[in-house]
Amino acid sequence: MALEFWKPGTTGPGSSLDRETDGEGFAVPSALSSQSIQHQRERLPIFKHRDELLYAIEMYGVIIVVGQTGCGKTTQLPQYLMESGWADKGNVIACTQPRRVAATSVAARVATEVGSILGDEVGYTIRFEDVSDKERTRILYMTDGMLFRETLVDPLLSRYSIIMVDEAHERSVYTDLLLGILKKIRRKRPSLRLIVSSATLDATSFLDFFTASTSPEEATIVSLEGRMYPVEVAYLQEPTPDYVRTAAQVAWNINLQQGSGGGDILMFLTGRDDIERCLEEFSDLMATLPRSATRLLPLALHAGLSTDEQLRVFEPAARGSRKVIIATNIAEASVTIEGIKFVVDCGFVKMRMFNATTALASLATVPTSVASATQRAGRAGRTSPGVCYRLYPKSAFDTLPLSNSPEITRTDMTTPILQLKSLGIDDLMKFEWVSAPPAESVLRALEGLVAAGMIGEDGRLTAIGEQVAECPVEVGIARMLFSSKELKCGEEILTIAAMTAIQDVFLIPDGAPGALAELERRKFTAEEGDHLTLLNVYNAFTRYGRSSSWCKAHALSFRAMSRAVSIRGQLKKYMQRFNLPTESCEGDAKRLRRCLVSGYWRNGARWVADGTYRSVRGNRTLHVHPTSVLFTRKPRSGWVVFHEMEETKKTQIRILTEIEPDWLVDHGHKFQKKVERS
Ligand SMILES: Nc1ncnc2c1ncn2[C@@H]1O[C@H](COP(=O)(O)OP(=O)(O)OP(=O)(O)O)[C@@H](O)[C@H]1O
Repeated sequence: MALEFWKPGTTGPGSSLDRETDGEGFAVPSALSSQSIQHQRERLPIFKHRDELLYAIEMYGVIIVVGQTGCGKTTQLPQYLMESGWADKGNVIACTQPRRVAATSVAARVATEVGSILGDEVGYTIRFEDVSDKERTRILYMTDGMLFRETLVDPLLSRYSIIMVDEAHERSVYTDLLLGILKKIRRKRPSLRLIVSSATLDATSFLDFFTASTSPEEATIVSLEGRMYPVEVAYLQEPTPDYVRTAAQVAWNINLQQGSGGGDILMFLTGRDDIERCLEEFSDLMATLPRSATRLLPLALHAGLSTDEQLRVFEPAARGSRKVIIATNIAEASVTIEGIKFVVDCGFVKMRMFNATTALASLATVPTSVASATQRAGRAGRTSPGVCYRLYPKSAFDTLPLSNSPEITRTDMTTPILQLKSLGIDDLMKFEWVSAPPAESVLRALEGLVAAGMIGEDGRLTAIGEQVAECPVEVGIARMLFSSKELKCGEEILTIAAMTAIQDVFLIPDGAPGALAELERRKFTAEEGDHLTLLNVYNAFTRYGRSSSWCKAHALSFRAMSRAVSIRGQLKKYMQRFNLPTESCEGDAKRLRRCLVSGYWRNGARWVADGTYRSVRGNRTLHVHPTSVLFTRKPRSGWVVFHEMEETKKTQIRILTEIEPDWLVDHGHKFQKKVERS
C-alpha cells in the first residue's frame, strides 16, 4: 500500500515535502471559527480590495474579477454591494453558479454572515426549488440555468441591479448563453452592472468579448491578490492503473498517519459508479482498521442526490471520526466544506459530449484541465493549510489543457436553441456567442425542433414551442407532456417525467450490497421496461401513504421519492397552465409507451443477438446498464427507447422501455419529410 508521492520544487521524486506555497499564504490565526463573523470577513484577502472593487463597479459596466480560490469572491462581493446600496429600492443582487450545491451552500453561508434566515434577505433558486422571498430577498444565489430561464419571463431582468456570473471559467452552456444575453441587455439597460468572476479565468478573452463592438470603457479587469491558506501539492511518481482503489488507499493512509487530529478528506472521482466502487473499497478496508484508529466516515456527494442529502456533507463529523467525502466535480468550485484539509484528485472528469452526426448525447471520462485541478486543490486551504494529492505524475499535469472546452461546443443544443428562439433571437448567426456552437449541432437541433413541431417551417417558434421553452425540463420530456393530451395518459406521463428527473431511487442497504435492492426492485418490475417500473414505484409510494418506513422496507430512498412528488407537483402546474389534461391511461401501457416514443424519438435502439443494442442513429453498439429491468432479458419486439446514455469503458444506456419499431418509424418519416421541406 505504499504509494509514492513527491512535490514539485523538491530535488526529485521521493524527497521530503517542500512547501511550494509557503510565504505567500495569508496569515490567519488557527482559531478562526471562534472569531466573530465580522472579524473573519475582514481577514479574507478580498477585503483589502473592497474599495477598489466598489469603485470599478461604479465606473464600468462590466468587471472581470480574478482572484485565488478561497479569497472571498463568492461570499463577500455580493455583501459589499449590498452594504453600499446596490440592493436598495427593491433591487436584487444575483450571483450565478454552474452547480446546485454551490448555490445552496454558499447562500446558507452568506445568510449566516448577514444574520438572515436563509430565504429571507439572502436566498437561492435552483431548478424545482426556490428558497427566496420575492419582496425581501436582496442577495440571490442561483444556478446560471435558472437566471437564463428568467429572461424568458423578464427579458431585461429588471429586478436585478447587478449580476455576478461566478465560476465563469467552467464555461457551462448557460454561463455562455447568459453572457451573450447580458451583453445584449446592457445595450438596452446600461444601468445593469455585470461581474464575471473566477480563480482560473482567461480574463483578457472575456474583456475582449465585452469590449468588442462596444467601447473600451465598457469593461475592466480587477485582479485580487493573496490567498487564504497554503495548499501543498503532491503527485504520484507513477501513473496508477486503478485510480478508485488508489484514492481509497491514499485516504486510508492519511487517516492512519494523521491520528485523531488534523482535518477531513475530500476526494474527487468521476461519477456515481466510481463513488460506489470506492465505498466498497472502504467497506473492505474497514475490517482492517486498528481499534485505536480514528473512524472513517465515507459520504457520497454527486448531482443525483437531493439538496438535503448534498448538504449532509457539510455537517461536522462526530468526535473521534474523520469525514471522507467522495465527490464528483460538483464540489469543485465555490464550495467551502469546513474542516477539509486533504484533497485527493483522481485527475479525470466525466464530460457531456454530443455527437452532432448521430445526434446522440453521452458522457465520456476524460482527463481534467489545469483550471479544474487548481479548483479542486483550492477546496483545501480554506479554513486551514492543506495538502492536495494528485493521483497522476507531474509530467501528466504538464500535458493537461489549460481549461475545459466550453460546454456549448460539445452539447446538444436543442433545448438552448428553443429557449433562444423564445427570447426572440431568431437569427442565431447574429447572436454574440462567447464561443459559437458547431454549425452541425445547431443544424441538428433545428432539425429536431422542426421534427418535433416546435419550430415551424418559417423558422419561428410554434405555439407549442413557446410553451415547451418555458417548461423546466428537457425538450424531449416536455414533448411527452404535450403528446399525452392526444394519447390520454397525462397522469402517468407526469409521474414518469418526475421520476426520470431524480436519480438514486433504489438504495443499496448497508450490509446487503445489491441483493436486497435487486429483490425489492423486482417487486415493482413492469415487463415493458424501466419507465413503467418507475411508475409502479411511485404509485405504490403514494398508495402506502408516502411513508419513510415503507420506503426503508422496500430499499427505496424516501428523500428521492419525496423530491419526485414535489417535482411532479410543479410540472402539474405547467400542465394546467397549458391546458393539458392529466387523465389516466387506465392501464393501457401501449398508449403510454407511444407517448414515451414521442419524447425519445431520437433515442431508439435495436437488440442484436449478442445481447447488446445498436442505436437507430449512428448504428452504435450500446450496452444495457445493469440497473435496468431489461438487463437480462431480450425485449419481445427487439426494440427499445432509452432515457440516457453514458460512456464509460463501454457505452451504456439507462432507463429503457420496449417499443414497437413502427412507432419510431412514424417519427422518422415525419422527421424526414419536414426536413426535406424546410
Ligand atoms: N461555510 C463556510 N464555513 C467556514 N468558512 C467559510 C465558509 N464559506 C466560506 N468560508 C470562508 O470564506 C472564504 C471565502 O470563500 P469564497 O467562497 O467567498 O471564496 P472564493 O474566492 O469565491 O473561492 P472560489 O474561487 O474557490 O469559489 C473561504 O476561504 C473560507 O475561509
